[in-house]
Amino acid sequence: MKLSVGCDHGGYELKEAVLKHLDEKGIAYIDCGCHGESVDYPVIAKEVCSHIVSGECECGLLFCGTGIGISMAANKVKGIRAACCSDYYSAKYTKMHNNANVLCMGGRVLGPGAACELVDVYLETEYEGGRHQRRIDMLTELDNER
Ligand SMILES: O=C(CO)[C@H](O)[C@H](O)[C@H](O)COP(=O)(O)O
Repeated sequence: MKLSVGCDHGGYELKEAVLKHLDEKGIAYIDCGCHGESVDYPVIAKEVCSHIVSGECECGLLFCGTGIGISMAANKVKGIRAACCSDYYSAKYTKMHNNANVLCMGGRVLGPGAACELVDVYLETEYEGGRHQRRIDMLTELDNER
């Protein structure tokens, strides 16, 4: 499994904490920045999502101040289902039911311990398929109508 990971300045410290956690777990990733400098979150979201759409990475992690702006940007990219989460249940079910391919978190919302737990449950949870696939197909149709 390989992840694509990125942040704006508001999510930089949390991204670094999560990257350390991924290193400890031996999980491969591409770090799309930023590296602490002020950047506009749509630029980073676009790059991370490009790795997922191309198939180079299985899924992505994005961080901004709230997790919201960068999730809005990611969801503008065709094929991306990004979920902004700050609780364990949502991080689990957005994989299980929505098959989210990007998890977004807020560096001004979450501490590193909570964020790493959300990442773990998101990565470890399997998509259930079944009735959920019908709904995801509808999301794809909405994507195609744009
Ligand atoms: O887009 C956001 C709000 O959902 C992010 O939190 C950004 O990181 C934030 O807007 C950046 O704000 P700043 O005042 O430029 O640091």
